[in-house]
Amino acid sequence: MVAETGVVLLRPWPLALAVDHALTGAPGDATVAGPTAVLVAAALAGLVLTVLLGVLRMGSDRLAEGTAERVGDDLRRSVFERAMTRSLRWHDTARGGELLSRVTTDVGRVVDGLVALTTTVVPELLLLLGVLVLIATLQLELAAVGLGVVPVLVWLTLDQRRRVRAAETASRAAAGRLATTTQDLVRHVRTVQAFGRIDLARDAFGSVSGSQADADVEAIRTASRWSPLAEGVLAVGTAAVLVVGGSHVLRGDLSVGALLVVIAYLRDLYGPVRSLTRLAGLLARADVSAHRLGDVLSCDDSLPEPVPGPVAPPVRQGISLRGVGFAYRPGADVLRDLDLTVGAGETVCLLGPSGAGKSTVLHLLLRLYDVDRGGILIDGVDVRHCSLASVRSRFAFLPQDPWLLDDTVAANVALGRPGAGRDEIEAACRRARVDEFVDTLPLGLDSRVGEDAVRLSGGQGRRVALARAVVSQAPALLLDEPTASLDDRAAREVVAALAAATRGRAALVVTHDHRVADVADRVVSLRPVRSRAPVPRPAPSRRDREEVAS
Ligand SMILES: Nc1ncnc2c1ncn2[C@@H]1O[C@H](COP(=O)(O)OP(=O)(O)OP(=O)(O)O)[C@@H](O)[C@H]1O
Repeated sequence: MVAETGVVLLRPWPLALAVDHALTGAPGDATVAGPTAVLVAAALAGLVLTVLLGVLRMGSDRLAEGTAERVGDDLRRSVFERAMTRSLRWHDTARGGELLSRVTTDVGRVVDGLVALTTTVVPELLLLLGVLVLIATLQLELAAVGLGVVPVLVWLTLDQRRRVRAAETASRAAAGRLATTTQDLVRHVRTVQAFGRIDLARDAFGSVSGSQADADVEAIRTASRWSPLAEGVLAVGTAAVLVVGGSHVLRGDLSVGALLVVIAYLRDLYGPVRSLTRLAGLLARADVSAHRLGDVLSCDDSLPEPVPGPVAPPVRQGISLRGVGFAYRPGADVLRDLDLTVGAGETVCLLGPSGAGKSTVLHLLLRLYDVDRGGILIDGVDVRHCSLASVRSRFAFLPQDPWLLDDTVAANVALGRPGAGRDEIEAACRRARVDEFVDTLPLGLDSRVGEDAVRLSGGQGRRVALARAVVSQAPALLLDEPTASLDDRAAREVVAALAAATRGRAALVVTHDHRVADVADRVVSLRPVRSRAPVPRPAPSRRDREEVAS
């Protein structure tokens, strides 16, 4: 870019040479070779400089844009990784579409800003400096006249930047809402169609799309206001130089060639000023986006863990909750003074009405959230004193809504244990009764399940997720409604599979299904914190029962 700027500064000189020494100079004036040779030399020099400039621009553009794209890639990865490790309390308040819009559009805008900064701002500033020095050496008075307009332009630019920032902030927020709504509607297209509420979806989408368009139009309007004003100011500067410079030429104290060079330099000078001020809008946009990315990157609200973190015990005695209190929102306790123990090798079934906090207990055991009061212990050691990864590695988890990758059945099962062999996957599939339907799939275990497991029934998806928990060698199992959405026969089979899957492990099974309770060693009922009504008695079971007030 420095070389490029040098060539731009040299460019007007062949013209000055031709005008002063071949066209307007006195015959024989300082030229040894004659006017024609000077003209040819000037033309050739102009040609060489132009070609050189083209090559240098190509190189610098490639380098800058390639680098900016790599920076964009790094930035995207960092934002994504940070979002993946941020606390669930943050995710509970954040919106998926908003994050998507930050990872895609905002990173793109920062990349655009970086490209503009490196390919335009830096060379243009260099050029500006070079031109200023050269004009001042040629004719100080002309330089002063030409530069008189620059302070006005600087003031206009700063004012413009402030306005563009405000408009862009509103536009990016609208884009986040649009992404969130689109993602939500597309994800639930089945429900929209089933209820015949395309009109509702259209209205919801139309409203956020319209707000986005309004915010964008306002941002464009704000950005475009600057252009005519700035052009007018620049034209005044050029006209003033022409008049003052022309009078110097008429008086004979400036050559025509020198005046042409000054005017060419002024054009070169105004070019950067013009593009710098135009870029103010683009840079303001990039700045707004950089702040939005900073929101995700800078805040450190991850769960605290000791560094280096001691490894969690191997669940030889069991896991327990001691006097646990927890609320998702301050003042709205979900669990209060909860005591619960699952011994090693014991299967405990957690029953309770909807909303009592059963899934929350599992989330706390996995340390997806930290308890507000009390503690969670593995073999008597508080999980907060162990590394997060080691705590989670002690558990295999089957969530209520198991997440299946858009990959093969085998790959989904293998997610339970990196490096699981084919025979182990097949064995886990047999124990979770996946083998009963997998043969009906076109490629058996190697069939893809589709996005959101659309090619599997709800029950089949749950069995694949159960096989994933089975293949894991974690000493403790946490199962959230393992028989939900299964028909009677499939549910009985899964219950049978559960008995095999939980053998020898500490297992906590959340369920409403009393058949699951039958395979448990102990059944615990959880009462909702605010419920004063008696808890409906669970169906009789051969196992011991206890009731805990959460
Ligand atoms: N992420 C969250 N943010 C705020 N409140 C939440 C969140 N998750 C759950 N809750 C609330 O916490 C309470 C307990 O929820 P939880 O899912 O643990 O109940 P549950 O006993 O598992 O219910 P179900 O049997 O219906 O699955 C509910 O009142 C629920 O509204």
